[in-house]
Amino acid sequence: MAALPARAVLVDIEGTTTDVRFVHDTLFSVARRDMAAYVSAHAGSPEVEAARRAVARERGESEQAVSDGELAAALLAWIDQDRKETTLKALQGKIWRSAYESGGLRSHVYADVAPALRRWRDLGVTLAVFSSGSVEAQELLFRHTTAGDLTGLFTAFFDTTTGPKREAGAYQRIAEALGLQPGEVLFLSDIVAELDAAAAAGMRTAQLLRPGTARDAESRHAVAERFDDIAP
Ligand SMILES: CSCCC(=O)C(=O)COP(=O)(O)O
Ligand SMILES: [Mg+2]
Repeated sequence: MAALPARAVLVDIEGTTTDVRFVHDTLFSVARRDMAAYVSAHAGSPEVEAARRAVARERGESEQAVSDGELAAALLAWIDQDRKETTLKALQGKIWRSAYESGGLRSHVYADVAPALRRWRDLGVTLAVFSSGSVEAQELLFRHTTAGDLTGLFTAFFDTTTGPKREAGAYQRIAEALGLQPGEVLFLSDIVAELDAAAAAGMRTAQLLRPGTARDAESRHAVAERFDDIAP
């Protein structure tokens, strides 16, 4: 870890703050269950039409050729492939809102996360999130955790509208948005390719080895099993 303390910690969600199984088994299941109904009830909305354009573009067809049923089926296939497509992520956020707000859904956050975030915040460290999930989905997840509302701990939320997580440019833009040099930001993620991109932008990095994440012998990033093992 570098000698000077980091001024900001940027956290990934799936596999870092939150169990991968919660995202795949619970959140993605809700999205699968409700996608077709959402698409037909909100056809014409900016989010549904953006997804229709993305599906049509991929198929080399016009948007008019993609019916609501075909759109929903294509989006379900993207969920199964774990595609981090921005328009799919925006729709998932919309679908999850009602599951959280009227379906009683509560999100998983590892027990070490909230105490560490509070400790770092009290030391003056800026906290931010960078996930493939939309900003709406991120805020919902941290508002409705089993440990209570954690949204107030974070200064900023970033999604793939800032750039793909495996490209250095996204991390440069995030540092700029935080008003910091990349070297003043510590990025925490379970995915080595994301950490490589952050390091290429000049950020400090550490890989979370949560249950189910294997250590990569090729990786040169610092590793930690829990947030308690990290000193920003
Ligand atoms: C923001 S909650 C949903 C997470 C999600 O949809 C996802 O794809 C997880 O991506 P991450 O970048 O957090 O690994
Ligand atoms: Mg992750």
